[in-house]
Amino acid sequence: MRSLLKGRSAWSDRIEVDIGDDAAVVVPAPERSLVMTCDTMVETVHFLRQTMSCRDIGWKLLTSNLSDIAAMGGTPTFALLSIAVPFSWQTEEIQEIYRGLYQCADENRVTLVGGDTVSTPGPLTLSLTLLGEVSPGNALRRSSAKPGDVVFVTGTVGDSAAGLYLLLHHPQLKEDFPTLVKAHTRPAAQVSIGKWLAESGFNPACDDISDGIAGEAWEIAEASGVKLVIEQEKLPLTAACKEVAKMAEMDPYEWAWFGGEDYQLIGTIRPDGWQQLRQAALEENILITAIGRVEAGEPCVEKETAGKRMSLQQKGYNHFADR
Ligand SMILES: Nc1ncnc2c1ncn2[C@@H]1O[C@H](COP(=O)(O)OP(=O)(O)OP(=O)(O)O)[C@@H](O)[C@H]1O
Ligand SMILES: Cc1ncc(C[n+]2csc(CCOP(=O)(O)O)c2C)c(N)n1
Ligand SMILES: [Mg+2]
Ligand SMILES: [Mg+2]
Ligand SMILES: [Mg+2]
Repeated sequence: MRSLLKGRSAWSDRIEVDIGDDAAVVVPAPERSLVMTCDTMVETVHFLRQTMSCRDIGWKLLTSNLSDIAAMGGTPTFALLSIAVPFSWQTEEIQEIYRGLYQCADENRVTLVGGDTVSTPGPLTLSLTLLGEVSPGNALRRSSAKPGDVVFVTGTVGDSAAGLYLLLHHPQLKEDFPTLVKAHTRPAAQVSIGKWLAESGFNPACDDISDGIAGEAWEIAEASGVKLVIEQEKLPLTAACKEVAKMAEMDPYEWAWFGGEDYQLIGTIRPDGWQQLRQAALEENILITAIGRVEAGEPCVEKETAGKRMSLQQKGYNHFADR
């Protein structure tokens, strides 16, 4: 299994000691702050064999971490992968997970510098630690939202939950909705928009959407001590998501608000900053949508629909909901 790690292209010339010793050693970039994050994927919780291929698992594990670096405005650099493998998984399957991970790493100029490999009587468990860097003082926080800010979201929301629904309940329709399946199995993190936000000078607030836009909006509201008002009709939903929701007799907005795993960014920025952000996203061909505004008041999130305002449920994906 360890032979998988040999002969990889390094995206950095700052690696002093590579994979193979007791730990990796890298030279810190001068005048840069270090960003550090860790996210885990567990078979049955985050994927089933029927929902994700081995390559998808590796790809999505790195994306979920890249998304947190993006939400901080960082540039990803080095990764460490810890993997606990049950005996029911074949070496070739683990190799495929690495292939997916390396594909995503190469697209994002990330170098795997180490990790750990163990056996387990439990389900396949993968935990990735990702490092990144940002200009000192420029990291994006959840606590920077101010009254008068525009609330924005990148990309579309709800597609991953719609894709998961298809994979679980109507796998025979996979080919009919490739964008939804891809949103669930091969999501891409919004690293370049995160970097733009951090260097913009506007001190925007930012969070990435792993547990659902409702939960992340609440996190910004509470961290910043402000009220976020989001217009439901402005949420960017795809026609494919709406079509599958109709078939499932589901409300597509439920998937958008509470589904999660979109790995888009939600943030807030001053109105003049919003104009510049919109232009920057347009130039990079990235969809970005203004979905609401920040008001002074008790920390909360309100949803506005057909001109009526109501409190938005503070819920998202919760690993311990049944405890
Ligand atoms: N077990 C833990 N020990 C120490 N810090 C933790 C632990 N779990 C989470 N954190 C820290 O808490 C903060 C929020 O983590 P959390 O995992 O909730 O956010 P996230 O990664 O954005 O969301 P998600 O895990 O749903 O993708 C981060 O700073 C994270 O490093
Ligand atoms: C088989 C299967 N069932 C359910 C889900 C949905 N799901 C699992 S974890 C999670 C939140 C993000 O994870 P985390 O909070 O750990 O970052 C979501 C929305 C799935 N992907 N696969
Ligand atoms: Mg996390
Ligand atoms: Mg996050
Ligand atoms: Mg979560």
